[in-house]
Amino acid sequence: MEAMKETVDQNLREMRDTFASGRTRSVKWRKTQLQAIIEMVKDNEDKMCDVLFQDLGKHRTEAFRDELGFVMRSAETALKCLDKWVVPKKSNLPLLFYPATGKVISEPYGTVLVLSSWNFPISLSLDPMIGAISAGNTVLLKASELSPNTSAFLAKTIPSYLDTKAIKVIEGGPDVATILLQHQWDKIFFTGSPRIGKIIMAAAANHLTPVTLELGGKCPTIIDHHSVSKDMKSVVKRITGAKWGSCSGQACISVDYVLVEQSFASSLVEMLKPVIKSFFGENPKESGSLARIVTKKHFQRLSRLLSDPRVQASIVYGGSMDEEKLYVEPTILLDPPLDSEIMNEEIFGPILPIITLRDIQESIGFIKSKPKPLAIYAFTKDEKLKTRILSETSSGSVTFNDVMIQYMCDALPFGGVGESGMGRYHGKYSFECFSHEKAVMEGSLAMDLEPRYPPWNNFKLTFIRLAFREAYFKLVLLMLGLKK
Ligand SMILES: NC(=O)c1ccc[n+]([C@@H]2O[C@H](COP(=O)([O-])OP(=O)(O)OC[C@H]3O[C@@H](n4cnc5c(N)ncnc54)[C@H](O)[C@@H]3O)[C@@H](O)[C@H]2O)c1
Repeated sequence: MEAMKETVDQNLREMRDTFASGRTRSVKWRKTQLQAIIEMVKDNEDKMCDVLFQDLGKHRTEAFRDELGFVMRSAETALKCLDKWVVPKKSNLPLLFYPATGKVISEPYGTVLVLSSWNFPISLSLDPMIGAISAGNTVLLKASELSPNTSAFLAKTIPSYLDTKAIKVIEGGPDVATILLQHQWDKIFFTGSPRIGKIIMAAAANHLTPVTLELGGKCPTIIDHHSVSKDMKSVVKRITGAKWGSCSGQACISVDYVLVEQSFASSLVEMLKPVIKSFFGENPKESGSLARIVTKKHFQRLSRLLSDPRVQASIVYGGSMDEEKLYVEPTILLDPPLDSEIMNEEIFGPILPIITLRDIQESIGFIKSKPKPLAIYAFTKDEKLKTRILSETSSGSVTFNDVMIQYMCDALPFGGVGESGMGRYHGKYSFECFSHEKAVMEGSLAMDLEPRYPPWNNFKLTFIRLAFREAYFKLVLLMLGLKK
């Protein structure tokens, strides 16, 4: 670990020197790096798909949709929009400040630390990097040790494409992260669990470093079957795709559980079964389209969640497991006990609890009784229910009549609130996430207003009162001695 400390010190020194040289502030440098990320993904598509398969058993198509394609689009958007993003924003100052002018300049924070998680190890590593580079920072990435092939690939390949004095990759687990966190950074961007998020924030507090925490939690999905009965085929396909078709449910924005009215629950189960089969075949273990559980430890965690006899009794579909193959069958639970672990911990796996309510309106109270989720999904055409969801609950995002798609839409900010995180990124929000918005005011020495200065008197007090209200006419009268 002494050697690692020395490596981190040396990397940081080099990154700080590079930032101080001003190189990373140039738009040309930023564009070159963004273009290099696109080239890197294009040149290495096969290798990236291979490491994602080795680490997570992801099908090539899923890997391209959720990681490679996503990253290339993100870099292309940044390339296309960067000239616009970097332009200082002119502020229209009130007449009161005349003839001063104002603007807001986006300046890079400096040296940024990115810590990413294993479930989308390419996109969750490169997408924050794209934001940090767009904003003109130097970046150090530490990907997750739980996706070791991808982490090694990134550590080996990034230096062949990007500016090695400004962009660094270090491999390692919590011990390396701990060393990194002992140093002072200008910004920390973390993707991971709320538990580790607290450690990150505590370490950042030592240096008053700003943090973005992209955390997880349990994302509820409301199905208001009354209003979407005609579209139920699409509803069921979307839920199946989200729960099992993206890293086997090991996704922060996956459907964690579904809320439905009691009368509809068994129909929903019957509708889910054939869709699961149509996606993953009669024997999903042999399906090439179902990612596997990342590690034995995570497999055992899911196994423990299912081992509660009360949870076992709630299984209405699936439930089989194979530790050797790190396989958990797509599984549906009907009304597992609300005090069970599976209903209080983020599931992060291919298990879908369906929770029944007497009336779908009760879903609002149910969600409000839990920590603020990263996403709320609601299949409904009932405008009143939509309004209640938006006004009575809090979450990172709300998506009506779809699932997970909000993540792909870089016109919308992505991030959590409360236990699901803080800060946001994607598209121009990524640029903002890694920029300090510096206020710049250009004053004028051409005139001076005496009421700004002591000695104080009633005239000056009246002047200040009127100035705060921007009561210009009265101010003129006061100055002319026509108002007391
Ligand atoms: N909001 C999002 O965009 C998003 C995306 C993916 C995953 N997640 C969340 O991430 C979690 C799963 O990912 P994970 O298992 O990789 O999370 P994690 O919190 O265990 O690890 C995340 C990162 O933190 C590092 N780390 C682990 N222990 C540490 C310690 N003691 N000190 C400092 N750093 C440490 C890891 O090496 C890794 O790089 C889930 O909660 C999921 O919802 C959120």
